[in-house]
Amino acid sequence: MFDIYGGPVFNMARQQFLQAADILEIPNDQRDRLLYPKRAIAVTCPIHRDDGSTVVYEGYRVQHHLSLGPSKGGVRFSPHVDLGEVAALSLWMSWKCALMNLPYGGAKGGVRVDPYSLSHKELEALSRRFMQELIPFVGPHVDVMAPDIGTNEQVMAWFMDTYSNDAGRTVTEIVTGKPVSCGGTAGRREATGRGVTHLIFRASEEIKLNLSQSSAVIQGFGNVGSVVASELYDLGVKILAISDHTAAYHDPKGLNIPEILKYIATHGVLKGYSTEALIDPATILTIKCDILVPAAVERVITEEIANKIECKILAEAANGPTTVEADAVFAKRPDIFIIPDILCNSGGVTVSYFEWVQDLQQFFWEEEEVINRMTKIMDKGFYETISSAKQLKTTNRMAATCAGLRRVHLAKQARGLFP
Ligand SMILES: NC(=O)C1=CN([C@@H]2O[C@H](COP(=O)(O)OP(=O)(O)OC[C@H]3O[C@@H](n4cnc5c(N)ncnc54)[C@H](OP(=O)(O)O)[C@@H]3O)[C@@H](O)[C@H]2O)C=CC1
Ligand SMILES: O=C(O)CCC(=O)C(=O)O
Repeated sequence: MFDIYGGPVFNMARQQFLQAADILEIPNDQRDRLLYPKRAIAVTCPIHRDDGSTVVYEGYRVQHHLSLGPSKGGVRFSPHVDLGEVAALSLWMSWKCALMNLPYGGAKGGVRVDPYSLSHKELEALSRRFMQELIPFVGPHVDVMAPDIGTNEQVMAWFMDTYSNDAGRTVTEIVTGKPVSCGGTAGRREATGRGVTHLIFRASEEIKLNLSQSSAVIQGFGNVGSVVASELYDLGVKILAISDHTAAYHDPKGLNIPEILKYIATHGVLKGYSTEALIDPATILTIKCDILVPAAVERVITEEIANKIECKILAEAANGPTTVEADAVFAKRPDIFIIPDILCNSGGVTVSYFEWVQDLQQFFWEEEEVINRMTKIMDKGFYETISSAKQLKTTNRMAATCAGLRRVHLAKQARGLFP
């Protein structure tokens, strides 16, 4: 059924869903409606390149469900985007929003493009065209986009401006993750990484790990990974290794994160920062450390890598970094405390929710209020997850997925979808 949602990433999200549905004993005839997206929109985005040629990019927006409110989720610009990946990410958004009790269904979008291959002008044209194509299908009470891999505050500002030009008035609440200068909230840019760090702190309390004497390895040094690195560094954690798609560095004495952040600010990528600390990026996830943070892409922790990982806390900042086969290995490794993705990186969408609320009310909060409210919501999700994992005798991932799925199921049931 629904063969259009193919590929390994959707398959993985489907398997996780089925495991959770089994735990919750959801009847078979109710599963397809919970699993398959409400709608998937495919668009073609033609732009004029600077050299005068025309090129057409494929784009997607998948809205998984609208049972709890508008759908919500980021848009990624990446050469690896396909419909199956975007659909899988929309499912994870649904469980994430419901786990955190946010009034949203899940959605995700993507354009199959290498954003580094575009000039600033071309990137603006592509961003505007993608939003233009989606105007009939989105809205502040229908579907609200946000940043993800390869997109940022500037892209969100172009999305908002394009939608607003069509509406004939400024509609800040159409996207989140915008610059503060045009309706963004204080603290959204840092929110995902900040939330990851907060839950690493909570996990360290659970396993009695002294953070100021611990070490970390971080894969991915973008919006999320760089903030986690900087926050952990400030807490006294020794950052042993980092990577992006251009380079990976390892220094057993600890990397100088403030210096690397300055390098990134001028060079954009890690390549060229150091020659002595360079390592093979394929080895980064198996470096012995206390805290391992995958903050890049899906499916990087395979069964083989899971067997070799030597960490105490696995903080899944990325969406879907751990395959189902790797999870089976971790189920037999209680030595590793896993903070599953839908919980670990939920600070981003939580603060996006705050941005949407502020835009709807045109009443803006101080950053301190944003952070306090975010950590309160994340703490609730964290403690609910670990106590329900114990109660259900399952993993933290299954406990978190079950909590999200249960809320979506209950909403659909109450609204009359299921008898
Ligand atoms: N932004 C947000 O608010 C949220 C993001 N997430 C998730 O966090 C993850 C990171 O997103 P974000 O930081 O926003 O994205 P960015 O585009 O800002 O950064 C992605 C980072 O990952 C690196 N990367 C990409 N592929 C690889 C690879 N194969 N090996 C090593 N590094 C790689 C990129 O390197 P390079 O720059 O060289 O391409 C970049 O450093 C994603 O899984 C995303 O879905 C989850 C919740 C919210
Ligand atoms: O901020 C948002 O709305 C969504 C962020 C996102 O894409 C994610 O949590 O994976």
